[in-house]
Amino acid sequence: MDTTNDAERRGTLLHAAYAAADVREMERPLLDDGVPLMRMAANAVAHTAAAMLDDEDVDVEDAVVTLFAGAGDNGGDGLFAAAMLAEEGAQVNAVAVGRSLHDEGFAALVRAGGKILVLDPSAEIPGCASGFTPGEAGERLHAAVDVARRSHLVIDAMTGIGLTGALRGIPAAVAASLGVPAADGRGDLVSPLPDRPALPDREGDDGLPLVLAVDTPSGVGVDDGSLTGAYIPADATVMFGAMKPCAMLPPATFACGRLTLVDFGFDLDGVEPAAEAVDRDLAAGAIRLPRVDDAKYSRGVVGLVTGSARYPGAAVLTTRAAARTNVGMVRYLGPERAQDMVLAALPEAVLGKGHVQSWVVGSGVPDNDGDPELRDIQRETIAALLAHYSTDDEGSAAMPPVVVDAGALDLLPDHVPSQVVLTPHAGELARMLGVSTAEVACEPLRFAREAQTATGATVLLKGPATIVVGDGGHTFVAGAGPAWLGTAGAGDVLAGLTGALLAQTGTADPDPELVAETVASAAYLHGSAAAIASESEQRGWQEPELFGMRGRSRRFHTLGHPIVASDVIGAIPDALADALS
Ligand SMILES: NC(=O)C1=CN([C@@H]2O[C@H](COP(=O)(O)OP(=O)(O)OC[C@H]3O[C@@H](n4cnc5c(N)ncnc54)[C@H](O)[C@@H]3O)[C@@H](O)[C@H]2O)[C@@H](O)CC1
Repeated sequence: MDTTNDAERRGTLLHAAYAAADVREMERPLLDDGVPLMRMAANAVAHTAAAMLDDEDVDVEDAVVTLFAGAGDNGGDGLFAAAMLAEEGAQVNAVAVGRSLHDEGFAALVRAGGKILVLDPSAEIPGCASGFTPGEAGERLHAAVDVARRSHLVIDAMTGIGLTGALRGIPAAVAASLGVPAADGRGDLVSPLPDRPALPDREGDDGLPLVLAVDTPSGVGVDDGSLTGAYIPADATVMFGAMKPCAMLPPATFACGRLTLVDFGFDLDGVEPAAEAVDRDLAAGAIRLPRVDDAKYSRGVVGLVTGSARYPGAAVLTTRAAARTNVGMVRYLGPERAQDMVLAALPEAVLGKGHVQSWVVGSGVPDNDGDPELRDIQRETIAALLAHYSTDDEGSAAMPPVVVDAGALDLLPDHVPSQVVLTPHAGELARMLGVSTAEVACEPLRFAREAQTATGATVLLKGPATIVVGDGGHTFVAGAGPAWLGTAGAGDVLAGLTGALLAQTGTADPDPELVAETVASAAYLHGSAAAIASESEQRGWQEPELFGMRGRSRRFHTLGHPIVASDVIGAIPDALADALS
């Protein structure tokens, strides 16, 4: 990414996430120059820990802190940070989960008066017991978890970007006891996340301790945001150098808690991010400003084949949402009852076929429900339209963008160009790929990418933070919406809004990257409209704070109130205005 000035650098740091391997590459020249990165990292962790204790009205000198330290540099960061807290008077218990500890960090903590408990019988840590029986190892594990639960703060420095696969061995056992067990140990729960309300403060006791994660929460999929193994959910994470994908991608982003990013001064120029978060600027770029000589046709026309006799409301929601999203006209095709309802709710709608710059199909249209013989007029219309998008069809590249939602997903030709946009939720994506909804919930990026690769379409996977994967795997996250947005019809609104933004790009055979950006912008504006409608400051994804910079506090104060999908439509113009302001 280009970062020619400070504002651009800041924008990139706050909205781009980089693969662990790229982070290591960016660290190298600084380490070669002797920049004390570990001390800088530890300093930020200690400061954040003190601030968290302060929030709980606990003075550092009265605090009991438990550190879980792995054998790698992540453990080193934690040991130095814990030493700083011990020097300030905190009572620090360090739990070594590996066979060794970072030498200098260990020495610093011992000097500062920290106590060390070893869990691995084969550990070789100077001055610490080892060679104990498996029975005693189990007792030590229980004791460590017990001490942690009774601490004011737990610092999780078991693994950072050096984690390979899911946690194994002692770190896995610690995470399973203290945090959340592996996916296969969670029974038939679909979500890998703890059952906590999306509230500003830690209200209510969910049995989890207050946790500060060092660089990444231990056990999260650093590069793909997955949560398949045991992990420790954090209330706050201090991340070093640059955001890793787990900070941005669901579900791992929700295991990070509040994010603080420490700018090490990496040279970000020319390094491709693994994922980008949509911000106002990107969203503003997807909104076509009216020209003095504009007329309804030049501003974009959206055609919708949505709603059905069974779900006529979806026709109303999609058409109204599209009409509110800065287009010149919406055309509606559907059964008579739905037509009547659309006209009653939106007299501006035009019924029947005609030229369009984008299509929206499938919202509120029944799927085949396991019956391939099902006959439905909407499905037949959609199937005939989608047949033109098959890459076997010579004209497919010149077809206008189409949003394929809900009941139309099973009508998709085998392979399509990237201006075909699929908008499944986790359950629909699971059905498309023949996996379970729980699997998609634990590894949404993996399955969104699989769907993109398999079909060629741009894939928008709906969720509290929405993932968009475009041609070539280009990945965006949009998380402007509060949890109040999970309400019937919200997906219909998103489909209409997305179709309308795509109509504004205006060209057949559009640049695949532009399609992905536009679609991600639609998800952002949808969330932003919901935030406005619900008057909530809670977000599906919130940018990190930069360590040492005075910024707007990440804490949200206004919880807001419930909304219905129609409220979101009402707020779309304000969301557009907000992006453009
Ligand atoms: N490179 C640097 O100089 C800097 C690195 N920093 C820290 O160093 C971390 C990376 O350090 P490392 O490369 O040593 O790696 P980590 O410390 O993240 O992880 C390595 C440790 O995790 C264990 N481990 C790996 N996979 C596991 C699994 N599946 N189950 C259980 N244990 C597992 C390994 O046995 C090893 O003990 C960063 O995340 C960051 O915290 C910071 O100090 C800043 C500077």
